[in-house]
Amino acid sequence: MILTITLNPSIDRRYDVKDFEKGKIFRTNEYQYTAGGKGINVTKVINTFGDPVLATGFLGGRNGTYIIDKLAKMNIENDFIFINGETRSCINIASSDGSNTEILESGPTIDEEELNKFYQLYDSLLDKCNIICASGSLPDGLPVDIYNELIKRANKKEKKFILDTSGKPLAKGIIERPYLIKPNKEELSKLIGRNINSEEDIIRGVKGFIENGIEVICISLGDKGALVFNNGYMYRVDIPKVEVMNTVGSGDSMVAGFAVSLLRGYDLESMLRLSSACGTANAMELETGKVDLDNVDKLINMIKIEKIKI
Ligand SMILES: Nc1ncnc2c1ncn2[C@@H]1O[C@H](COP(=O)(O)OP(=O)(O)O)[C@@H](O)[C@H]1O
Ligand SMILES: O=P(O)(O)OC[C@H]1O[C@](O)(COP(=O)(O)O)[C@@H](O)[C@@H]1O
Repeated sequence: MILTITLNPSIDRRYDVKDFEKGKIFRTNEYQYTAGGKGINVTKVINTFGDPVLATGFLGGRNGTYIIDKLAKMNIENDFIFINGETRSCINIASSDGSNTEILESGPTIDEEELNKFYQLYDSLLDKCNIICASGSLPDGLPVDIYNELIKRANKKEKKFILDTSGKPLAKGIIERPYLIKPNKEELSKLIGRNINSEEDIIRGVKGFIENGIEVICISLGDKGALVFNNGYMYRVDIPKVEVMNTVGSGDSMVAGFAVSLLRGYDLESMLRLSSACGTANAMELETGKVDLDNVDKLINMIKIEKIKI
């Protein structure tokens, strides 16, 4: 079983707007609301593969109930802490030029009692799950090193932990050595406090994390694929060109591919094929956090991987 953690879920509201420009009024009847936030997107993609998944985190208010209803409709098992605050919404304006403009609410405030309840729940869920996957930003009220604490507890029980977050929560989290991290280029740049302009910059940037003992480090590069570091090698993952509909959720879909691969015990190269295919398959869909399994199958065979000793 895979446990996904979404501490700051959201209703993702996508508006399809022709020729979007700032400062103008647009009317559209093409929009979609989905249960989202990074970890919930991961959950939906894992569920599409039919692999066992359980979603946890914090939900509250009418938005929280909306998300629970959506998960129930997809038959997704979940166990969230219900909070006094209201779960956030995130807006994605998808324009006809292929761009995505995102407005991400910061989310509700979690109080100490709610946090303690979550820790208790987490400890009990850990016993049921082999792979733990935590994604996204933190709502107010949570300690900035919460991922650090969650990884420590998972490592004690020898569970593999995937961490996909950014900024301080990522910087703190990696101290406890999650099994796998997946920052994109901007997130890596922020983490190391340096600009990244070349592959060499990326190799130099991840060196410290490799030495620290993080098993798999995936730097995702959007339409340029990914660079992945494991066991003394760098894997350059090249992806095919596709017709892009909406890239929001591609990182989450990639993470879902990693989680499924770890659960199934795939070797590294198969894992990189599946996870990259998931990211690209998501970009081919209008809906955020959705992959078509036929597309994934086709893409898996089109991905090229180069293995380089570092
Ligand atoms: N425009 C795109 N075309 C094809 N595949 C994409 C595109 N954008 C993302 N992907 C796929 O999704 C993966 C993750 O995307 P990326 O944008 O790097 O992550 P994030 O959403 O976390 O910023 C990429 O490595 C790639 O496989
Ligand atoms: O938790 P955060 O970092 O605020 O991000 C939330 C947003 O990230 C997304 O999950 C998309 O993330 P990716 O495009 O990186 O996969 C949206 O669905 C969501 O609204």
